[in-house]
Amino acid sequence: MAVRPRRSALYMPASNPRAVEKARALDCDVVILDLEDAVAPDVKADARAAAVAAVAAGGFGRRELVVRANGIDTPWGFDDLAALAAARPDAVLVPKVDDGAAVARHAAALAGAAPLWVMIETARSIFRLEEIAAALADAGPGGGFVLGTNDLAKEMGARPGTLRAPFQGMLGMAVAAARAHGLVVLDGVFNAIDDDAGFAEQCAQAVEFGFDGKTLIHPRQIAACNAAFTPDADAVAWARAIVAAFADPANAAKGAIRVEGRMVERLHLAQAERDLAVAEWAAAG
Ligand SMILES: CC(C)(COP(=O)(O)OP(=O)(O)OC[C@H]1O[C@@H](n2cnc3c(N)ncnc32)[C@H](O)[C@@H]1OP(=O)(O)O)[C@@H](O)C(=O)NCCC(=O)NCCSC(=O)C[C@H](O)C(=O)O
Ligand SMILES: [Mg+2]
Repeated sequence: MAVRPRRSALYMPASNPRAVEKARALDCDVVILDLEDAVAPDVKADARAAAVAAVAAGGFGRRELVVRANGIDTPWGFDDLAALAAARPDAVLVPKVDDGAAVARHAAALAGAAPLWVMIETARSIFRLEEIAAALADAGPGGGFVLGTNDLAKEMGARPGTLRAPFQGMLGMAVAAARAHGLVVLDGVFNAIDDDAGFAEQCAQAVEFGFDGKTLIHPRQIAACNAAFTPDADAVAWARAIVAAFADPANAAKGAIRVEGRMVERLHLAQAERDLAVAEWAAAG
């Protein structure tokens, strides 16, 4: 099983050369160069050129490099997608997608040059999660969902606290839709940069929901996010015990076995192998 951990995905404005340079040495798994909300209208073209140059220059090591374009219906979106189709980052993220038709239009503009990720951040998209996920799977391999909880709060008029009561059903449904179609799924950002306790609490909630990782806005958030999404020593020991038990020839023909007093099935073996792969990735970092 090939596992590509995406525990931490750090956004930065593509128009901020200092941040982009710093990202080449930060311990995040994904770097997202933003052309959308973090970039002012009068510097959109410069930011696009900077993102294309950053993709061409490389130097991001094992970090995945994703560029968030402007939506195709904005004055910049089509040119962004054309430039990114030529530049070929590891994925292109597009904002404010409402339905499967919008996914298809962005995918057509990208013409298969890079995996397509979409922001789940409009009220309409919540009622079409499965349709959007299916359209992404149709568009090609490596598709993904990224939650945009700031825009969602704005559209809904919601005031979510740290544990985001207004969103909880939607977060779970987004993860389920993504998993149903084999997509990457990343949680939204936590705006209170200096609130370490609140951030840790929200990361733990994101792990509970089954997200692959969380999107971040500041380097200060990376270490805690990686820690939350990396299996701890107990989880690693438990995963090793499961793998060892199923590797025992005495259990070769069994679907369910007893390990350290607990019932374990082969579905737990897949989870254990994933946990070990993430732990190995973290250790190699
Ligand atoms: C939020 C910020 C504007 C804060 O900036 P600032 O106060 O200037 O940061 P610091 O002084 O604390 O910075 C310390 C050093 O760290 C570097 N830095 C800061 N942020 C980043 C970053 N994101 N990536 C890389 N490096 C970063 C600074 O350059 C300093 O370095 P040094 O010079 O060596 O001291 C700022 O953090 C920021 O711009 N964050 C990202 C904003 C962004 O991209 N927003 C768009 C995505 S979020 C979103 O839209 C969510 C979604 O769509 C939704 O709807 O929810
Ligand atoms: Mg947004």
